[in-house]
Amino acid sequence: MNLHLPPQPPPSSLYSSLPSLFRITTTLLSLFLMAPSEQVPLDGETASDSNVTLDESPNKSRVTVVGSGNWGSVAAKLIASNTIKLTSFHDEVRMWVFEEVLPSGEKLSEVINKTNENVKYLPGIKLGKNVVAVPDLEHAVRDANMLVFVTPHQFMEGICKRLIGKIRENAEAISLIKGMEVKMEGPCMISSLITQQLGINCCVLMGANIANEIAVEKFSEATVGYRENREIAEKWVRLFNTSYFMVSAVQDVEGVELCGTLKNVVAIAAGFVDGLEMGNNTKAAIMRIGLREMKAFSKLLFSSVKDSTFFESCGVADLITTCLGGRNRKCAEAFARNGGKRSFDELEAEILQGQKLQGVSTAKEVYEVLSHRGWLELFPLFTTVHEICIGRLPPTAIVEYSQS
Ligand SMILES: NC(=O)c1ccc[n+]([C@@H]2O[C@H](COP(=O)([O-])OP(=O)(O)OC[C@H]3O[C@@H](n4cnc5c(N)ncnc54)[C@H](O)[C@@H]3O)[C@@H](O)[C@H]2O)c1
Ligand SMILES: O=P(O)(O)OC[C@H](O)CO
Repeated sequence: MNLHLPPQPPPSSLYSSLPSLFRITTTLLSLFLMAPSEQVPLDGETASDSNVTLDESPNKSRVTVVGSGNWGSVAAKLIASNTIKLTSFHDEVRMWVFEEVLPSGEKLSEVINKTNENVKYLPGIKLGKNVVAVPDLEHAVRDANMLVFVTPHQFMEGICKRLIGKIRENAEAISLIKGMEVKMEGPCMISSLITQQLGINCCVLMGANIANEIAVEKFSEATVGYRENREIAEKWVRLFNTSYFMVSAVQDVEGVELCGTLKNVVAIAAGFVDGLEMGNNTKAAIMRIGLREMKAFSKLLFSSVKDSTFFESCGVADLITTCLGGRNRKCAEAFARNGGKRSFDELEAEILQGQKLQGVSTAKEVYEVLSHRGWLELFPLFTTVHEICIGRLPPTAIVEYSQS
């Protein structure tokens, strides 16, 4: 296979010499894994401070989480565990809930506020008593000057339209959403959609972050991507960072967001390989080729994207975790096991019970960009994933293309 892609950088000796996770503390990990230029100081105010503040000073930041799915609920839990400890934030975290009626006849937002659990999208996990579920979007964002967007990407255009003129002028945003939109003028990342529609700055947070694992406080890392304002990035790091969720910041918003977005397409390919029972070597090959395509596609869209971003949590680490344990992988495995005879929509509804896949629609969006720009042949993996998803090719094509 000839991909005509740029040459790869040499492997980093830093990574090959890392001690085992099990032998070092998370503090040491931060020293080993982050280049000094990427470390974000916490200005003496860290989430390990034990003072619980109830002060309602107007100078404090108010946080609203827009979204309450699987990751949205975990994000609210993480943030709430910090706002209650850090003096620069109001304790309360509002979480916008796309309202639905549960089989019991109760409203989801009311059950969340009664039980402190998102019984549908994150059952069994207490969110923190300072998380308040709010079904009215306008009311949820009204007083916030820090907005955390975390919904499936396909709903964001509609949400942004509803928020025009409803948010505070000085608000800052961060997107945890892995996906993109394709418009007439070309691809539009979700952080750009937020900035364009709402007129506010938007950072991103991506990483190897399977929500259910972070919910039970298993150690993981994440990457904040920012454009220019490092102080804002530091504030987001303070808001998210905990002893089990280690966040660093890089000045490469497009690179970080494209990593999070494109890995979902590779995860679909990895799921096909699993469904066909092709084994670990094949899956590793798919991941390697996928990473190359992620990097090449990102750099063709934005020449500013940095090589080093692919070695952060948002890059290779997210690719690995999602190809091993993510929802995209799981549904694609079922699709291939059924020989492509059951649709992704059907499998998503059955397997995910209301949670949403991002990889299938992202594969379509990427394909649109590739075909519009005449790049299809440069990206055989991305192209083949979409053609399998829409039934134009059988699942076995995922390896056949690479042997031709
Ligand atoms: N779940 C994870 O492990 C994880 C981890 C990292 C990043 N992400 C990313 O975070 C984003 C959100 O994922 P999630 O896991 O929180 O969501 P999810 O997959 O659990 O999606 C369900 C959410 O979508 C909402 N919803 C359904 N229909 C809607 C509509 N018409 N309008 C608005 N909302 C609607 C539901 O109420 C629910 O809150 C995605 O881009 C995903 O890729 C997810
Ligand atoms: O479950 P997935 O496939 O949506 O992936 C979840 C996260 O993005 C992993 O970091």
